[in-house]
Amino acid sequence: MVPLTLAEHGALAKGLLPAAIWDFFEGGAGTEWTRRANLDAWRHHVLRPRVLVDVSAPDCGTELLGARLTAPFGVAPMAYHRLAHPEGECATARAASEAGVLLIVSIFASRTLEQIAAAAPGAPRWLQLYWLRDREALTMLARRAEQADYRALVLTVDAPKVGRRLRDLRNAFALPADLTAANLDPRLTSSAGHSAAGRSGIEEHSRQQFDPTVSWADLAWLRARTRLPLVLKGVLTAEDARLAVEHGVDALIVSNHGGRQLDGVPPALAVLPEVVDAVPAECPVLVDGGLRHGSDLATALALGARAALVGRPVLWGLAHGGADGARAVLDLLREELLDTMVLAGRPTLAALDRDALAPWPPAAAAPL
Ligand SMILES: Cc1cc2nc3c(=O)[nH]c(=O)nc-3n(C[C@H](O)[C@H](O)[C@H](O)COP(=O)(O)O)c2cc1C
Ligand SMILES: CC(C)CC(=O)C(=O)O
Repeated sequence: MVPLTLAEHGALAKGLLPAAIWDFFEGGAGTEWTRRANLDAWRHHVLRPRVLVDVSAPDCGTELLGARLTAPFGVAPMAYHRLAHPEGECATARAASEAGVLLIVSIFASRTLEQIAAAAPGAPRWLQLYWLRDREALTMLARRAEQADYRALVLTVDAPKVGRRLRDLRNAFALPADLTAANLDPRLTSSAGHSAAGRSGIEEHSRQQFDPTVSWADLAWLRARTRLPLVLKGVLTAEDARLAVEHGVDALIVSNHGGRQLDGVPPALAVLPEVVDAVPAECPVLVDGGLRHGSDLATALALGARAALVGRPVLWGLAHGGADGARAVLDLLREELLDTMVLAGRPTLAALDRDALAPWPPAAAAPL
């Protein structure tokens, strides 16, 4: 079966992956209300199509922090791609490069930063960091990222600890013995291979390594150690967006971590407009969580996102088809976006503005 939707890519992957790995990829925190809300959020908007517009040459190409992209999206940072495919992040990097979209590599990548860069020379990629207790390790990662031509550092700020993921607890999820965080000292993450009482292996090693004391004042420390732009991932309020700009952050990713951290927070899409309105136009705002169709991407752009990120569907493609599978997912999203732009009579990204959307269901008319 050639998958015609991202959901069909998911079905293929689910049929192939061990259940505990599928659950690690798919699961959220707590009741998974936020994970489900991410998927539903798109349905609270409908497109307002315009007609009799020349749509013969739709164009969704864009530029993001100086990088040219064929479409305004990228691959969200996700740990351990080798759980999906033996080539891991090297395959994902080839897929993103061939599709012409951004790749954000996780600090918990299962291939080295240098291997990933060599798999797709010249392609736009950023490195995501968690704030580790070991600042020397952070400094080294920032340096290696610069040397291997990563174009920005993304600091994920929604994870002072890992959320309580019940699927992983029930499965006593731990990494296979041959799989490690390839860019960190193996002693830092060795506990990911064991689940401890009441904690998954992932929760165990992050509990030991994440620094929960970090605060706004610490950003200056990181800035002083890199010339790369700094992006914050995991901002969900206008207050924090304003603080980020005051602290010199170059871009924001509105995200609830795919519903994997604090269960009960709103879908990122719902708070995107308040964040966009809180920051100057020069500060690009990205969004992720639950994006499963090119028309979702159109909705995110119309609400003011400069680009969006897609997470789990890329792992689905990777799991069933390696680099080709991941590429098929990314190409499908771009084709669906272009289709949406043509059929909505909005063939440029500029035409995908707030006017392109209406709330759904429509607000009830006021009684006379
Ligand atoms: C398996 C998996 C691993 C993830 N690992 C990371 C990570 O290492 N760093 C991070 O900032 N976010 C991580 N995320 C969150 C994603 O970057 C992203 O916010 C989320 O997956 C987007 O939602 P979507 O999967 O519904 O598209 C992970 C998500 C998944 C599914
Ligand atoms: C190793 C984990 C902490 C990676 C992550 O952020 C996630 O699984 O959501």
